[in-house]
Amino acid sequence: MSTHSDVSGDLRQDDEIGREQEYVSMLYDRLDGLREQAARRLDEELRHTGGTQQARSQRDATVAMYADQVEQLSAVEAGLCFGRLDGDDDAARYIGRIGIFDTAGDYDPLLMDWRAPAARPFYLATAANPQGVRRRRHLRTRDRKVTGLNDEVLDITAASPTAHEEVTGEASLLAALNAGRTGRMRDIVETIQVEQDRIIRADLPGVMVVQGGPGTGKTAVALHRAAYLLYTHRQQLSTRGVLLVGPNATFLRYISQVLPALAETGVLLRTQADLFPGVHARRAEPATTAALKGRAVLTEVLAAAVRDRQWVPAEPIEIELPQREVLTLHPATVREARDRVRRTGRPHNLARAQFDIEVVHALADQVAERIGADPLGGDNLLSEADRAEIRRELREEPEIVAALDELWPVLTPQRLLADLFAAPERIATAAPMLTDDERAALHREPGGWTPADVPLLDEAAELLGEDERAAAARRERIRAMEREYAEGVLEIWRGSRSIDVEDEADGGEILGVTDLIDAARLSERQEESDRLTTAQRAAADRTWAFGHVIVDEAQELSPMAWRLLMRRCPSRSMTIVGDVAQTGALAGTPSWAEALAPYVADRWRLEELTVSYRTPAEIMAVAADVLAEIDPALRPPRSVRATGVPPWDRTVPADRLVAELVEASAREAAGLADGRLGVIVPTGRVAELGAAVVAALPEAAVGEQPELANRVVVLTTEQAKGLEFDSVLVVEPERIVAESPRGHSDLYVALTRATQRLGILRR
Ligand SMILES: Nc1ncnc2c1ncn2[C@@H]1O[C@H](COP(=O)(O)OP(=O)(O)OP(=O)(O)O)[C@@H](O)[C@H]1O
Repeated sequence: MSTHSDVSGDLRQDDEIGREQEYVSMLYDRLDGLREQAARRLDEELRHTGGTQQARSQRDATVAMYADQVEQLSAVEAGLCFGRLDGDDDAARYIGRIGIFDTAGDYDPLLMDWRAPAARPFYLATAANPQGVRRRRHLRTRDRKVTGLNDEVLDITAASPTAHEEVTGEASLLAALNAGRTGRMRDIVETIQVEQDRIIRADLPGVMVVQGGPGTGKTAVALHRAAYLLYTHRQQLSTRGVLLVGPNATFLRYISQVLPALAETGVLLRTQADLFPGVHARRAEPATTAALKGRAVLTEVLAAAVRDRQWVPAEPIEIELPQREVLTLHPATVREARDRVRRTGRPHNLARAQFDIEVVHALADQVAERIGADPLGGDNLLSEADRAEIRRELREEPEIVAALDELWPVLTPQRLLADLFAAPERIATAAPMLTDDERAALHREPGGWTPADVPLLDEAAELLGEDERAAAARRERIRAMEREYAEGVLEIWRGSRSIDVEDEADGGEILGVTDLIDAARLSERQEESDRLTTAQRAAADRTWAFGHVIVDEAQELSPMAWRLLMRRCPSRSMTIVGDVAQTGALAGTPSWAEALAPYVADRWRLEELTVSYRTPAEIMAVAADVLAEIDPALRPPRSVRATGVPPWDRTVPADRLVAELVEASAREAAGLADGRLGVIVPTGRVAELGAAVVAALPEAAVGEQPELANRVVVLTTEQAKGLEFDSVLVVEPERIVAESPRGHSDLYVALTRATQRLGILRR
């Protein structure tokens, strides 16, 4: 067991803090120096214009590099250095968010990046296995000031089996867990636990599933793993990129600050709704329809819908050409052409050219027969060259092109899907395997896309193939992002001016960079050299293959969504985190083996997280009863702490519910020092109850994407997925259960969102 000795005596503690302050101040001086250097170089590079294409291209790469550096060096300001290891040899190593080296001397590490192998004992060393560490010290800082420290002396003689043997840095861990929430997730880099570290640093290849109950740190681990992989496999991943998929936009906002604070900006964060470039899927639909669209059978429906667009007319088609010549296209000719083209196995749009050739060939034969017929009854008089010329001319006839467009139209995925859903007869032809009710559910008028449509659009894009129009649309998206990117670089440049280049501009004599180049011109320069970050390029490209894909709340993904994600990750280097007991989506995953079997058979490994850091024991005991309803064999995670505050549970008359809720919300909010209150309500009542709470507490937020920084947030279970609050009120739990076939899982999610207090209000 490690002995947790707060340094004995205030004086000694002050001395120690004073000494650490000197070191930490030195580190901040170095950080300032590095940032000033990067800002100056960025400024210099942006001032250069002209030169050869190659010189410009090189310069753009350098601009991007310095802009990144300025951003990263600014992001690690808070908590730059948080730990120190003293070895058996008495050498001290400081651990922090980035590595800083003594460039003036022997290049010794002054601060070790937490991801470096030599920093690992900070997370793993225990009294039983001290790994050459004599003392582990956690440093607390605020605004560059050292405000406190906790020491653990790793002394094997004091080792004994206790309940908290597996917890490292206990005092710092508990301080982090008991701190008020802010509405934005914080990183856990100072207190990563042993079972989490093993997952964060696992090898890059292969599919790893991280299963863990609520609050076990799955999201935190996924984000730190992204940062670790980018550090350890920088070369490989900086060209292919890392994608992190989360359940909804509110959740992505909640986690958005974690990676930047770890000096990593290159991870693309996306929801399923945003995984088809150019489509923002915000339309709503019933959960049952979304579930239907998530079923694997939709691959067959879409394939049939594409085949249905390869049309064979029932009657011959007469094509009247301008010279009054009439050609007849017989159904048998079209059928033959279609079947031959289908046998090539090419995607629909890419096969169109072949179809044109086949049909035009047949029509050209008709023309040739007519004009080349030998009046004396001999062989046709036209040469092969004459026939080729006829074919060339026919291919350009607008009437023929129009007929071909009808028989084998080039389609975008959006067109295919919109036409299919808008026409019951098309649905009937494409989906004979569905029931009448299911077919009726698919029918809808065009106008926007739902998140469940996105994997279908992706599937359709595969079946159709990318033609020139799709490529042009992609180029346009990239151009738009390039302009955005250039804005970003100039923004960083503006921010960096306060650091070092202010004095140069004194007196207004010297032109600023923005006098020389604006975002449009910078983006033109970028365009020439195709300079965009990997994440940005990947975001614009549906066919991008990522180097690693991380999926959070992965239990919510439907089979169709898995297909989409697997296409984005042909290397199958993936981290999949989730909890099958929390599955809320009707097409979600009740079993990892089932979800993954079609792609990797049983070649995936399972890691489990067993300790809940969020949910105190008193609240977990209440949630455990609900978990047993989901599956009596399931066990909740072990809570790392108890608060001594039991959850309250009150039943009120139906007509008093709103008033009681408002009162309880006000009371709980008033009891928060600086934290957040989450009010989780049934989906069917969120508008009404949200309005009542907002009317009484103007600081409350409610809506499609409620602002989590507000002190009070009213939301549904679906919205609360992955989030947490200091205090949580769960309203009408029975109704939450009744609202969905996965209602118990929803209630389990709702009950496990609190870090401190839980109240339940029933009627
Ligand atoms: N090692 C740690 N040190 C400090 N805080 C931690 C640690 N591990 C987890 N936490 C905190 O516990 C809380 C829960 O973590 P997280 O949201 O990652 O859990 P989860 O497993 O994804 O939960 P859920 O399944 O309920 O969404 C967060 O506030 C996180 O910062």
